[in-house]
Amino acid sequence: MKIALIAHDRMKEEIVQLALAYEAILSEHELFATGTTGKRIMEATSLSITRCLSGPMGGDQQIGAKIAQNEMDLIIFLRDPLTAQPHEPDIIALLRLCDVHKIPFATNLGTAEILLRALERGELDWREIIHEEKE
Ligand SMILES: O=C(CO)COP(=O)(O)O
Repeated sequence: MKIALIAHDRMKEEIVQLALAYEAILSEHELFATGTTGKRIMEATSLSITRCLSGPMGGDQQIGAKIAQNEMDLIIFLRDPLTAQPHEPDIIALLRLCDVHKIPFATNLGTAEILLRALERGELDWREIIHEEKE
């Protein structure tokens, strides 16, 4: 599965802790992240991550493009609900594309943990069927 990990600045520590706690599960998948989030996670874990641009520089849009091309299966995006972001339109666009393409999307730690446990149990395997259908 292709998984994107994204966190706003005030949520970076949370996503690092999440990645550490679920490192064994995450290591079995292909990981992507926006620039700084990916850097922070790679510094704290032994996970290998393909880094896109930083969010404000277009990283959310790069992840969005992968969703549109059926190249992303799960998004964990720990958004900061209390700070305005200069690239808010990009963030909304990413959310919208997840809804268009029915991609599981977690915006907080509670949901992120549920999705990662579901992933471990194979409950997201239906994504493989979608891949086969679109080939
Ligand atoms: O801004 C972001 C998502 O909208 C995250 O970008 P960084 O991971 O580069 O901080």
